[in-house]
Amino acid sequence: MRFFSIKTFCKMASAAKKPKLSTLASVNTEETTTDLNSFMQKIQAKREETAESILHYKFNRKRLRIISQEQTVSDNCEGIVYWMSRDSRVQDNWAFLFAQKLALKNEVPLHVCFCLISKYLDASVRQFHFLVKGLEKVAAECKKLNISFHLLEGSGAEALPQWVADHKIGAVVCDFNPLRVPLGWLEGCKKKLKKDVPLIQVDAHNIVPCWEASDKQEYSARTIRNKINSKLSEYLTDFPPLIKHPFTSKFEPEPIDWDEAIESREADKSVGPVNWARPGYDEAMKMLKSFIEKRLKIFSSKRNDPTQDACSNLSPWFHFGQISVQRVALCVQEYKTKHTECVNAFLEEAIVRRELADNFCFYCEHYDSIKGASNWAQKTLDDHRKDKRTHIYSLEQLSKAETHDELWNSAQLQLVKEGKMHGFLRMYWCKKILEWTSTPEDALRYSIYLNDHYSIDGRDPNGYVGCMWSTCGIHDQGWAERTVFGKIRYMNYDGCKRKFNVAAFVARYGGKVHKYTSKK
Ligand SMILES: Cc1cc2nc3c(=O)[nH]c(=O)nc-3n(C[C@H](O)[C@H](O)[C@H](O)COP(=O)(O)OP(=O)(O)OC[C@H]3O[C@@H](n4cnc5c(N)ncnc54)[C@H](O)[C@@H]3O)c2cc1C
Repeated sequence: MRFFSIKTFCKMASAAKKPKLSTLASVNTEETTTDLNSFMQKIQAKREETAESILHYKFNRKRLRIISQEQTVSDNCEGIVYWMSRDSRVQDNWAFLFAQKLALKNEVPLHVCFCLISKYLDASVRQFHFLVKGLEKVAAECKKLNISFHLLEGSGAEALPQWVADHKIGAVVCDFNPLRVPLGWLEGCKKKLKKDVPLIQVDAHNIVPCWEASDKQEYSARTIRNKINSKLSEYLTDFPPLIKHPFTSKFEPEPIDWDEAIESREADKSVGPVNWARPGYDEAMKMLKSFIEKRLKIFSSKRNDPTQDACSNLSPWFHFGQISVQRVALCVQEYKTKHTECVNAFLEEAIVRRELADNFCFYCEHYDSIKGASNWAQKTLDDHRKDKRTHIYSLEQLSKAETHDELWNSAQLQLVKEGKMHGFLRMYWCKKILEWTSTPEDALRYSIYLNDHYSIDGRDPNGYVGCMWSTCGIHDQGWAERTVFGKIRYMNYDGCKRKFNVAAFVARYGGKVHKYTSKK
């Protein structure tokens, strides 16, 4: 593989010619940009209709949980900080809004801190680029709103407590992430923060806060659906605006070199940014607008066909919280009368399925391990542990798309080149990894690695649940027993041929049939 600097990548990404075929890279949001501003202005008007500011809005306190012992903000504090992590956006962010509410009430400046770590799981430069360039836009927007943005080096547990003490901050408001590493930062921050500083977590990612949707690990979409849908009238509400903050910070934030912030990460530079998905709220809005105008109407009938352009393609921005799913749901549901089936199908995916994934990761500590599977699934995989595999591939062979199956290889190439694989093929791709590796443990490890390393939306509860669903039947039921899979649901090439034009997909991504050589 060739190695490029970030700057070269950015240039390459913007200079790349658009292919004629409807690949992800050709998802065209350009033609809608002329009236993008009016689309965004209408949304801002709705916020302003909802309330003048968060101070004039009854914040639903079920969206938050107080992590610290301390519950009150000290009278002589000099600011409030929003510790931004999973939700890197300014508007439509309940955590940011709650932080502003505290700052307005206490008549103090409002700050945002993002704590950037040098390495995160299997993330490559592709994901750090998307994150950091998105943050650059957040910082610019904050500046306009008289809110200081600080980029701290190190995790929230390492960098934040001292910064809070140094600047006499009265409260830390953070967003919510059910995954192990960010929960560790939260725990570390709680331990190191001064005892008189409240630490408050707000679920700014889910529409129904994860702890309100259910107090236990749910069995499947069937068991959580009604719990979520019955609470939407309470939580699927409009947002008030985050306003220009009236209290100015007494100190300036440290200047930030954004390119250097990307360059200095310990991340694979050979996996760089992609052309079709550019970071930031404005880019997310373009994608949303193009979805509503062009793709929503075919979402229910065509979303499982990888040769069609029917999906929202919003998952990169959802993952980094650069757009709020709640905002997207509000916009999409305006089309309920016109495209009822499509709107319902989209809300099922974006709300029920997505929030089910957060539920799983929040309540199951083994969310990325076979140990997290149900007993029946663990038993059936064990019963078939010694079954003869027709092919066994190494991680390297999989990574390079060198299997005997040109459809699988094409899906892998889509992932590597475009940073996102079509949702239907993600299932096929992952199930074949189970079929073609020595153990279910290897299969799960490889699929999570590949998904986390190449996919912009990887390292997400949806990704862990997707891999667990495919490999060990999470949120699924037992099926007719067969070799290797046992009772885990099986998928095959012929099934794909019945669903869509496999040859067209293969032609598009150029996956070749590779001669099988076992490299166990
Ligand atoms: C093996 C495997 C790995 C996956 N890895 C990821 C991942 O890393 N990140 C990720 O966001 N999704 C992942 N998914 C779930 C799903 O495939 C993607 O969310 C979807 O393809 C994203 O494309 P989109 O935004 O165009 O989705 P759309 O079809 O437009 O759906 C809108 C949104 O609904 C949510 N959604 C859709 N399908 C699912 C689902 N099955 N489970 C949970 N939420 C869903 C997503 O937030 C998505 O952005 C994975 C699924 C599998 C089977």
